Amino acid sequence: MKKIDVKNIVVGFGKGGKTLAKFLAVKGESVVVIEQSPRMYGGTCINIGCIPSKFLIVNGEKGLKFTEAAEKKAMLTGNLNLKNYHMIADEATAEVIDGKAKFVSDHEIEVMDAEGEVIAQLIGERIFINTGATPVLPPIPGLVDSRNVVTSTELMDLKQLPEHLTIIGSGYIGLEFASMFASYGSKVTVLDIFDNFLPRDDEDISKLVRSDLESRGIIFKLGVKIDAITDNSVEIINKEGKKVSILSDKILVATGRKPNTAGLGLENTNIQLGQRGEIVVNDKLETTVQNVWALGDVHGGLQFTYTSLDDFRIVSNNLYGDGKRSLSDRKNVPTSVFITPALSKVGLNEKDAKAAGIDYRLFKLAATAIPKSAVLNQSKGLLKALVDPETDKILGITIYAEESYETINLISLAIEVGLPYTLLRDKIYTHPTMTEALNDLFAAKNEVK
Ligand SMILES: Cc1cc2nc3c(=O)[nH]c(=O)nc-3n(C[C@H](O)[C@H](O)[C@H](O)COP(=O)(O)OP(=O)(O)OC[C@H]3O[C@@H](n4cnc5c(N)ncnc54)[C@H](O)[C@@H]3O)c2cc1C
Ligand SMILES: NC(=O)c1ccc[n+]([C@@H]2O[C@H](COP(=O)([O-])OP(=O)(O)OC[C@H]3O[C@@H](n4cnc5c(N)ncnc54)[C@H](O)[C@@H]3O)[C@@H](O)[C@H]2O)c1
Repeated sequence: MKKIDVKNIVVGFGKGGKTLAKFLAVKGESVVVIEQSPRMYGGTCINIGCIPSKFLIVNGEKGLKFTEAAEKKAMLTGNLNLKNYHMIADEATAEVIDGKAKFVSDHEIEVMDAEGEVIAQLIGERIFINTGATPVLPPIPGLVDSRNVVTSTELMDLKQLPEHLTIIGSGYIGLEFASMFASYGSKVTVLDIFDNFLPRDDEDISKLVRSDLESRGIIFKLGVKIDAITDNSVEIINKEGKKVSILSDKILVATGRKPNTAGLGLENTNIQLGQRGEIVVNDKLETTVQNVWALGDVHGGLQFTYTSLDDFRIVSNNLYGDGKRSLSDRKNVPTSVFITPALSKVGLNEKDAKAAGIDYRLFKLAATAIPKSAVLNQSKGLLKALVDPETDKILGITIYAEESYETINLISLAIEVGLPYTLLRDKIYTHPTMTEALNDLFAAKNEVK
């Protein structure tokens, strides 16, 4: 058995951890990355998350057959996985160890193989926990026994397109997969315990998103109780109290993802956990044990690849930079739900501003007014921006339109540096692009008084 004394241990090959491992190895420091599954070199995003799901979404819209797209997706993730492995393993001072890590004390870790046999013992001067999140499986009778219940990981690995796909959960994964599988031709039904669709969005936006998804054949049954699941159906009690059976050949559970700390042996350490099993960290991502940090989904904040990457920036800045970065200076994080068209947001919407009693000017533009919408053959959508009446600075924007996942990054920057909306209104943009909609959105005629 290997016994290793090392300066840096990264537990989990996620976004923040792998970027940090590379950074430390390039500095010539010894680094060991422990990853429980060779399929996961490079973490969730490239293997089972963002990249494969967006590849399938884009190719579904292009009209590719599901089986063909799934094959190409497997090739893409295989290549990325290998590239990520070599990015770390080829560094002279770095090593990747295959196996499941378990803490035995604050700075000691055992690595077990698939049979539970201990294959390595490590002592790390610094330890970085980057074990991600796992799907929450709600306690619905029959859910764990049904042969057709899947998570997003298994659904993307299917060889055959499901005819009737039922999705439990109308959050990020639920909506993106509903949109994706509707494009490939599945009959999709989305269920949620809450009646309130896209509860954090303004009502005009959420109504529009829902009716656009419905116009593509997606059925929503919201505010329902899921009574039981069998191999080929989901039994619900609808809002009227009636029992309804939904025929399903695959059932996707998309009811959230929880910090992945089970089995990590944290009970053998002084690393504190919060109520949802998340690792408690301070503003600099330090855990309650000195020289042990947590990065990414596992510390219970926002669950995005780009926030995990920003966790790397915080940790590396505090180790080797000016020490000024922290979680609390992370503001105006943009988000995109990759439905068709995409729903992107940064800063405040009307709902947030009203709740906080913040005064605002409102600008609104239908996506159909944007010339590029016609070029893309996708005129659905709505843009809404809030501006501070005193300073002219942008308070926030919601863009439900094609390519909003690109435009939103520009607005995020504008908010960050405090640009007045007039600058975006009067700027020269290339044509025809979705970004040039900002010329129109902020025009006086589009202010809602
Ligand atoms: C279907 C889907 C689509 C998504 N789409 C997007 C998107 O479009 N954009 C976006 O920004 N985010 C998206 N996300 C979320 C994003 O993937 C995650 O927030 C991000 O990957 C989390 O990265 P991380 O650094 O926390 O760790 P992860 O990348 O999750 O890596 C954790 C690693 O730790 C390993 N591990 C766990 N326990 C152990 C252990 N005990 N020992 C050894 N190894 C261990 C795991 O195998 C895994 O490889 C999506 C997620 C899913 C599931
Ligand atoms: N485009 C992106 O950036 C992207 C894409 C996919 C996933 N993600 C990340 O992954 C995370 C997890 O995604 P998710 O969709 O699983 O979670 P989510 O939190 O976005 O949505 C979960 C949904 O499940 C519903 N729900 C919970 N329990 C239920 C039950 N028992 N029965 C019916 N419905 C129930 C909730 O009301 C909610 O609508 C997201 O929060 C996001 O951070 C991001």
